[in-house]
Amino acid sequence: MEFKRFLMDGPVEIIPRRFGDARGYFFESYSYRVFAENGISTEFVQDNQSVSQRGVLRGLHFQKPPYAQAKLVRVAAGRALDIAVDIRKNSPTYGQHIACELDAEKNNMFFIPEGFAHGFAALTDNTIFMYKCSHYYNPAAEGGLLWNDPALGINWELTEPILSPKDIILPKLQELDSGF
Ligand SMILES: Cc1cn([C@H]2C[C@H](O)[C@@H](COP(=O)(O)OP(=O)(O)O[C@H]3O[C@H](C)C(=O)[C@H](O)[C@H]3O)O2)c(=O)[nH]c1=O
Repeated sequence: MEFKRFLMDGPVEIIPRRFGDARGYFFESYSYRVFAENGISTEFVQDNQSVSQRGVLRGLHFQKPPYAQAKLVRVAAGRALDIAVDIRKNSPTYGQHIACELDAEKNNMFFIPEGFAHGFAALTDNTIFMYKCSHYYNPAAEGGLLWNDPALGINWELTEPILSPKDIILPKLQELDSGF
């Protein structure tokens, strides 16, 4: 596995080693030991999966402390543009984002630490999005950030995304009270 860190204590792209043969291929999608040896000792407690058609945008979401979630995300089918926004008030990169294109053909993964709002745009139909979370779902602790807040400057590669009613009315960065 190759680990590419974007920021100190920030998101990390992980590219697993793939073993191909005449039948197809195999790769380890997660190993606590290998991740801990590479500085990610997060313990995950919940796995999620969503399926989206091309043009769906889910996010930007987070859970407030003490229910904050670190996430390890990947796509099992399709491609997605994944975005992590730094919402740690005292961070020198507050409000900045890291983008990572997830591709089921590359099997790449993206680790998003606590303190980052997370979202993705599905770039293909039948994008199967799978992710591990470090805290259980707690709807009372849910927070969000408006996907197209000009202050974030995110290029989602989509013109008219398909959003949930909840995501359309999320606050802008200047209104955010994230708790981080
Ligand atoms: C997140 C979650 C949701 N749900 C239920 C609640 C709703 O009835 C339904 C759909 O939830 P929601 O519209 O919040 O799903 P997404 O918009 O895909 O939300 C996710 O999108 C972005 C990409 C994230 O990073 C978060 O993990 C998560 O917020 O699933 C659960 O039962 N458990 C859960 O952990």
